[in-house]
Amino acid sequence: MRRPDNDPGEKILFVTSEMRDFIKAGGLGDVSAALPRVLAHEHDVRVLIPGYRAVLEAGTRMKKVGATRKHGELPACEIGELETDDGLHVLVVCNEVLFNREGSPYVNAKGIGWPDNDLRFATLSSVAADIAAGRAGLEWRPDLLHLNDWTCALAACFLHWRHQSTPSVLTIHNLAYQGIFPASAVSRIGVPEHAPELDFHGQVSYLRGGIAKADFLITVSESYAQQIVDPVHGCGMDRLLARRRHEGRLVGILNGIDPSWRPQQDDALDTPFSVGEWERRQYNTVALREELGLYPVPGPLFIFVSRMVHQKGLDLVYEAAPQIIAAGGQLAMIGRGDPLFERMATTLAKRYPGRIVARIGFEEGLAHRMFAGGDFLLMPSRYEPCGLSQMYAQAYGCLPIAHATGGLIDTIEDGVSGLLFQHARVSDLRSCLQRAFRIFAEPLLLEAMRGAAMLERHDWSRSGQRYTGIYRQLCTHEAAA
Ligand SMILES: Nc1ncnc2c1ncn2[C@@H]1O[C@H](COP(=O)(O)OP(=O)(O)O[C@H]2O[C@H](CO)[C@@H](O)[C@H](O)[C@H]2O)[C@@H](O)[C@H]1O
Repeated sequence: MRRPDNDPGEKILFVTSEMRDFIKAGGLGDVSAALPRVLAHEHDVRVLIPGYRAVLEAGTRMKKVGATRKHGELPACEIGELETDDGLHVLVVCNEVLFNREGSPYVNAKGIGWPDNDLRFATLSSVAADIAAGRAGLEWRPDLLHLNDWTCALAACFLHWRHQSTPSVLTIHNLAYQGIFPASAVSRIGVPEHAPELDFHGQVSYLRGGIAKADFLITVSESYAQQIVDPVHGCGMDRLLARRRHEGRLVGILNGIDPSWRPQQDDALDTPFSVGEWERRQYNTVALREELGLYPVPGPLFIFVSRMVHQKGLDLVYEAAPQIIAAGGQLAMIGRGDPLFERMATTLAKRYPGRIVARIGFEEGLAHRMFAGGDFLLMPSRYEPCGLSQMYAQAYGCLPIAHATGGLIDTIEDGVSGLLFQHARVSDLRSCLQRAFRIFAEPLLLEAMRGAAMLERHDWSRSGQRYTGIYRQLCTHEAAA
């Protein structure tokens, strides 16, 4: 990690509930792996993550560096520290009962939220505030907390309730996940009896608490930052968000993608390729068809790589799939999530063997090969705070077909680096599919668009600088206060 020689920069604690190095459920895992590494060029960054089994078993030696006390029903925790191969410091909140269990960070094997999620993520948040207060026995104390999503948003409230002055930034990766629990949770997590900042229609919302109390809010694209102050996309929090935006405390900063997404150098591919090496790219399409058991046909291969949840619009793909097949195309899907959407995908695959395939599961390597071999990525998301899959697809010359919403507007130029449709409804998707088939039939146009997509620069450098600017502003202000 490069830093100025004498100046380690502001000390930033980056708090997250997933990180691709250890465990990933979606886009937050990618961002939590990439952004701290970019920020470490300018700042002294530590990541704070729960000690899930996958973290404890990661094989990296962890040493115990601190501990926190019990708060209400929030249990005492040990703090471990480990260092990734490239030198990033990761602090781990260790508590056997809360975190050392098999499976996803958020849900059990049936896809239902862990029943003690209120305690688990209040504990993560409380430990972050303890570290900020210098009460965790660490030799290191952050100048600023960078929180991500509802799972640690409550840290901003703990700072407020405990009269701590450490500034906090909250990045909202997805406003629809709000950390909502019955009002009775308040007595379990040791917060003041009167905590109006958490109140959400008679229940408590950890995300709402963070939105109300963090010093600065960031969401992951400018278009989404504009959309969420509107009742249609505000998930019931639009008025509070509008107020924070009016105060100048809510901005959009587009996510980037990390340099491991390079088709010229990707261990998951048998045939790496660069812009213009379309024959080499075609080998990837042939190999992907073989790997997935799809017939070798001359038509385009559409892919869908996503969590299978309502947000991502798989039901629109389900409706439009017969049109893809009738026109000579094929469809490959990978994802997991809501059983309803998983069933839609498997039903299609059964109906069109050899033409449609569905993989239910999470396979990072296969996702890379799908971007490298697919012709078009389907992304009919109802809303999309930023979206990473479309940027990965572009980097691999697979053209995204997406609903014009949120970060998809900010990253896809219609007719140049992908295709956009205006409304998340099947008629709009169908028209866009017709455009895709026409483009596929014109190799020169297809190659020009592939080239344009691959040359899009979605790296983290500009966005990282904007985060740095915000950190400096908040830390300077705090130092002057
Ligand atoms: N079964 C599977 N196998 C392999 N890989 C899979 C997979 N299912 C999904 N992925 C991968 O997981 C990631 C998903 O990231 P997205 O940003 O597209 O969505 P997500 O909704 O999780 O993230 C939320 O947070 C991110 C980060 O801020 C925002 O970009 C986004 O809009 C917001 O909804 C991508 O890397 C995708 O390729």
